[in-house]
Amino acid sequence: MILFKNVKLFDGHSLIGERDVLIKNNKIQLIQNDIDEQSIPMDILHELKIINGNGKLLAPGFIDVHVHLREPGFEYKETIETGSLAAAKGGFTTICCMPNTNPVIDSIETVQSIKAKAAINNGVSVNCIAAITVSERGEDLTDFVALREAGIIALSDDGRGVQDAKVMQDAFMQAAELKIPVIIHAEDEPLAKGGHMHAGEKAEELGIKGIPSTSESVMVARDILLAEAANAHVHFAHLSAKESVRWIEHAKKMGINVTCEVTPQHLVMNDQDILEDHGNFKVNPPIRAREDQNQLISAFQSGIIDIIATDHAPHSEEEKSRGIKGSPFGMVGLETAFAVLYSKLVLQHKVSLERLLQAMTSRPAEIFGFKNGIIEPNGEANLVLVDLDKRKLVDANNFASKGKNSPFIGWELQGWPIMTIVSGEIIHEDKEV
Ligand SMILES: NC(=O)N[C@@H](CC(=O)O)C(=O)O
Ligand SMILES: [Zn+2]
Repeated sequence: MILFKNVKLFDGHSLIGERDVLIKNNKIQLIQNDIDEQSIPMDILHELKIINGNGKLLAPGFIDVHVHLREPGFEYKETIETGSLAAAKGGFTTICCMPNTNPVIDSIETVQSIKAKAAINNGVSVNCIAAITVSERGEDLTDFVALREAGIIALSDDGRGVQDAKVMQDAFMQAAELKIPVIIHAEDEPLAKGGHMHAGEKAEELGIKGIPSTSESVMVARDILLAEAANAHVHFAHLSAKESVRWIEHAKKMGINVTCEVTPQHLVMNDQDILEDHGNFKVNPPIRAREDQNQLISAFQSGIIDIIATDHAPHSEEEKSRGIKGSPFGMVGLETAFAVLYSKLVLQHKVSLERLLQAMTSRPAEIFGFKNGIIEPNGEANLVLVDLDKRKLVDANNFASKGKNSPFIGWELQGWPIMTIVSGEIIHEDKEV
């Protein structure tokens, strides 16, 4: 039993002011202006843990629909266990793992084995996203019916784009019938081929081959049209280019069933922030130009971009030490997501705190059909407590993740998750407070 006193409460939709919140038997029991400890029956009072909020923020546990847990196959980069620890540290209580593992998550056996492993960890809910095509080869569709039975929440060939429009059309048609969202990693391979960073001034300066924005935007346009024709729900992963945003805005106005996500790194950086030729700055899609960044921020604030997803993509230090040309694409993000966005967007008055929190809680829940993402009486107690005043330098040595490949190392950030609760149990607590 936990009693939060005087927390600034965000209920999933809005900031509703200072409240007391009582957690009992996995559930949110009471939300009131003032809950008197004296009102709690004597026989259970000894089990009560009182947490003085002191104006700290209490929100629904964050939800991340784009996480690379690397298991099975790449356990040297991350495991389900270390990824779940990193999630809890970042305030996430629900995560979804991408299928670009080895073997690829394209069978019910792999889904079941991931779920079984996740169940013995810290309590963070791990959901599977299964591949659209067998082994993510872009050719034959996986067994959507069986995978849905096994409990997947979406389909995606993330890590690669599905190149063949006919394959994509067939996938949208089946997914629409089964009501499974399809997450698109929008990348035209011939257009992106051989590139390592955004095709712009910075790439020229460093003498590195660029990846043009069209490699993303043409696939966004194609898949809007294919999803419209099939009446499917298409969700675009990690948007990076201003042109993609324009097409999504248009599609939404037309009433097409489109949603999308953006990562912290694409919102707070542009290619001028790539300070050195280091693998930690390499990600796919790449960090683009300042105009792209500005467009992503305004589309995020207005809701054209629906949600935040971290695209947590751990790699080993050895792999990332080979410079921008020689390293694999990907950045870690679970442990820094909130602090990065709060410091660089909310405190700089570019995005409201409410909008940021909605995009990490109720909105992803709505889009992917999770029951959580809100705080309400009798609801499951999946929560995060955030200290909005806490300042800390990002130090990868302190990450729970095996991946230390963060572009934010050394940044001084404000607003850190300090306690994460799943079903009424504290699964992470910042001992420094
Ligand atoms: N984003 C990345 O740069 N890398 C991801 C793949 C992906 O999300 O597309 C990875 O698996 O490493
Ligand atoms: Zn991707």
